[in-house]
Amino acid sequence: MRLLIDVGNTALKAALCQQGEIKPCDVSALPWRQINELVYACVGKNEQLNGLLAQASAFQVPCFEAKVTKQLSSLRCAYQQFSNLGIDRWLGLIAAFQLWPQQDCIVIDTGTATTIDVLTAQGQHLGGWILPGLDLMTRSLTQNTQRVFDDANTPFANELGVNTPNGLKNGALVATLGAVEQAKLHLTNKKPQLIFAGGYGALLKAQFLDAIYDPQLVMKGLNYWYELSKN
Ligand SMILES: CC(C)(COP(=O)(O)O)[C@@H](O)C(=O)NCCC(=O)O
Ligand SMILES: [K+]
Repeated sequence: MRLLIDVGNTALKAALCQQGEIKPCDVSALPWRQINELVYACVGKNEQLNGLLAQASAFQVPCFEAKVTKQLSSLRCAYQQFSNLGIDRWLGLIAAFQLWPQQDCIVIDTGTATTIDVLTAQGQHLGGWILPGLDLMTRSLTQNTQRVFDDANTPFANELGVNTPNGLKNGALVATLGAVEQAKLHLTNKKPQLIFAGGYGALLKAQFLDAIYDPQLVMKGLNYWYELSKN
């Protein structure tokens, strides 16, 4: 059994992979005796991760950290300084490349930040953007203005705002949707596969026809990274 760990800036996510099946798991009750290896990706410092790595060594479980490379199989990174690309973005690209081969894809991962990455059918990462996540956008305004306030019960909607919480939340949503539309302009194919992941992935996916929401996208990418890198 393989333990997969994805450490973002907000949350540590864990999953167990067995016969190719990836299932989210709770790190407080891990079946260490059945775990053969621990594969992890880390964009932020995380004490919890250090604890897990210590437990892994106590159980003699080998640990492997995913890193961005210039190329992996025929997937090529857009960044000259490829090590500066967020590993979660690279893993999302690896998953898209493996799951939607020979297709133009746009990968949108909505976590602390929202990242948007454009991938051609030939496996060339064209680059992308980093936006504040939806909560970061709304919090940055409520915390830095006198009169803009939020309301936890107000949903994000793709509509004009007719009160302050509407204007705030819908503004964050449409700004993010607009960035996805802009990303499409960088592909000749006008119907790329849109793939959403992360905290607000389902909400964003619902705004587009034929889009995919895969909450395990980064975990799948982490697993593919290990499979492709170990050979
Ligand atoms: C943009 C990110 C913080 C997103 O991470 P997350 O929202 O998952 O915490 C992460 O991809 C990152 O640290 N990127 C490094 C800069 C770059 O990708 O160019
Ligand atoms: K993330």
